[in-house]
Amino acid sequence: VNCKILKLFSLCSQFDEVFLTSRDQYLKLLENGDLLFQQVPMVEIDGMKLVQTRAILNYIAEKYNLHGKDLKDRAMIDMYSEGVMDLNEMIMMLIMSPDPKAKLEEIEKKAKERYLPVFEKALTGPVYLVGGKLSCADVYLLECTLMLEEKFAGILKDFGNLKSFQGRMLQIPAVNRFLLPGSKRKPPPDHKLLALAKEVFNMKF
Ligand SMILES: N[C@@H](CCC(=O)N[C@@H](CS)C(=O)NCC(=O)O)C(=O)O
Repeated sequence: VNCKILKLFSLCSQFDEVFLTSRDQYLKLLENGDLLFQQVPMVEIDGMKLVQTRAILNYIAEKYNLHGKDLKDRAMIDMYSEGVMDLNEMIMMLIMSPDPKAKLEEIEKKAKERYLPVFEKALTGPVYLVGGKLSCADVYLLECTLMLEEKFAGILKDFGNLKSFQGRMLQIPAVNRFLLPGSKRKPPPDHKLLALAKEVFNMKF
């Protein structure tokens, strides 16, 4: 989820990232009243402290004209975005699964049979998913294809339009910079990160 915000931001403007590494840091944010629902991510922008991932993403997308030219384009962009996010979330949550192998198989099947065919079809001809121009849905989709390839090498081999789309997106200079080693892009969550999150948020599971 966070990665999406980072990617969208990277595309749009310069930003500084603060990554929580201790419970004290989190408690300080709470003390300052910075977190509306006592949760992160939080983005400081235009004099606001925005929380709730989708609210943050929508604000950035609107601000930088990545949310379609009219209401109908926006509805399509939102549908594609939500589909991508459902798939992304499954991958992100893999680390919490009691049976990661079975979960991985389920994700691969759903990706190949439910999600990727939709995007493959949408990209037959058009360069971008909606309205002939770059939108936030394209950015989320690119990220999703990269995450999928990290887990399932060669998964795009039967999805030629998606592979070409990925190639085109990677040529956008800001996207390209974001994917270079040493950028703000995060590796997939691992058990170390999970342990840190439990400590920072005092989670019991
Ligand atoms: N609906 C929120 C969920 C955010 C969320 O669950 N944040 C977690 C960290 S990833 C958190 O702050 N947990 C602390 C808590 O809930 O006490 C969003 O989309 O931003």
